[in-house]
Amino acid sequence: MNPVLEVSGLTKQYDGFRAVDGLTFALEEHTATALIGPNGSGKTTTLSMLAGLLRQSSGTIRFNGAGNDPRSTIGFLPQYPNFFPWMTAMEYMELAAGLSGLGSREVRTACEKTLGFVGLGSAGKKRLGGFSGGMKQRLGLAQAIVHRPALLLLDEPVSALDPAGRREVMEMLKELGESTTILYSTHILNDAEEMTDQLLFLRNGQMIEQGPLHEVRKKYGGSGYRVLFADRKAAERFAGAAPWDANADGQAVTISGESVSMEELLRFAAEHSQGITDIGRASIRLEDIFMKVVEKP
Ligand SMILES: Nc1ncnc2c1ncn2[C@@H]1O[C@H](COP(=O)(O)OP(=O)(O)OP(=O)(O)O)[C@@H](O)[C@H]1O
Repeated sequence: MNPVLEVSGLTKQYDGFRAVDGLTFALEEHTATALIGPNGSGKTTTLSMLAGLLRQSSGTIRFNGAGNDPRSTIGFLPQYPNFFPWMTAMEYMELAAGLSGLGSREVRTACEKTLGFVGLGSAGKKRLGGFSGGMKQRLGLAQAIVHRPALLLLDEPVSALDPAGRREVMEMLKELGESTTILYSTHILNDAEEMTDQLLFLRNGQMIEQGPLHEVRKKYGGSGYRVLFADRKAAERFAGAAPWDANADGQAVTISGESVSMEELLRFAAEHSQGITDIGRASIRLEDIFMKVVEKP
């Protein structure tokens, strides 16, 4: 266990209203954590406090390994990054790199490399006023990672992107995640599913669920298998003959992973193979967990 960030009792109080209420969590090195919750649950407020843009009302934030200036340790992408339209992408990157503490000798190379990494290698001389929403989002990510921070805080990094752009940025984040600790907020749960080690669920500023994704999954539905059939009748026949808990739903049969091993399932399936088109593991989707958690009393 090697936490990069430790947060305890983090609270933000506005007049008579707690936007963030007593959050306690830690981020382990080189893990990706998704900060999830309905609109207004306190995600942006939390990230802004961690990034040092907003002062907490109470609670502590500890960056391990950070020197006097955490800006060299943290990279931050705000939900709505602002850009000067008259600047070129390279000028903007150089400004960001300087503010993050990169030495003047490394700035140019780091900026070129990072623009290339986010797919803006040929846009360095272009003015930001002409950038599309997707290009701005990539540039926002580029400024957050130019100094290779140990901790990356991202507020909705993919919500402004089209599906192809989302996939590309998610792939970039996966690559960065090998050497960086990432905390990101998102409403795009299908994408989050692929690159999340830990989940933090907020509702009304409070943490209502947290833990490793596989544990939260287990708690809210576990995992199992899904067998697909050519038609509904074949699915019903299979479910009826199965010696364990098997539920037929249309052309699919779901089986709890706790009642049977994959080996046993395959043996049974070989003997009852009529109409089977596919067999695979199935686990509860993050979107379903989200609905269960936010509706919790
Ligand atoms: N400066 C402020 N003064 C008073 N209330 C505020 C202030 N900033 C945010 N809030 C309130 O704090 C709550 C949390 O807002 P926050 O933006 O952190 O939520 P969020 O989870 O990021 O929402 P979204 O998913 O819509 O981006 C909201 O009810 C918001 O109205």
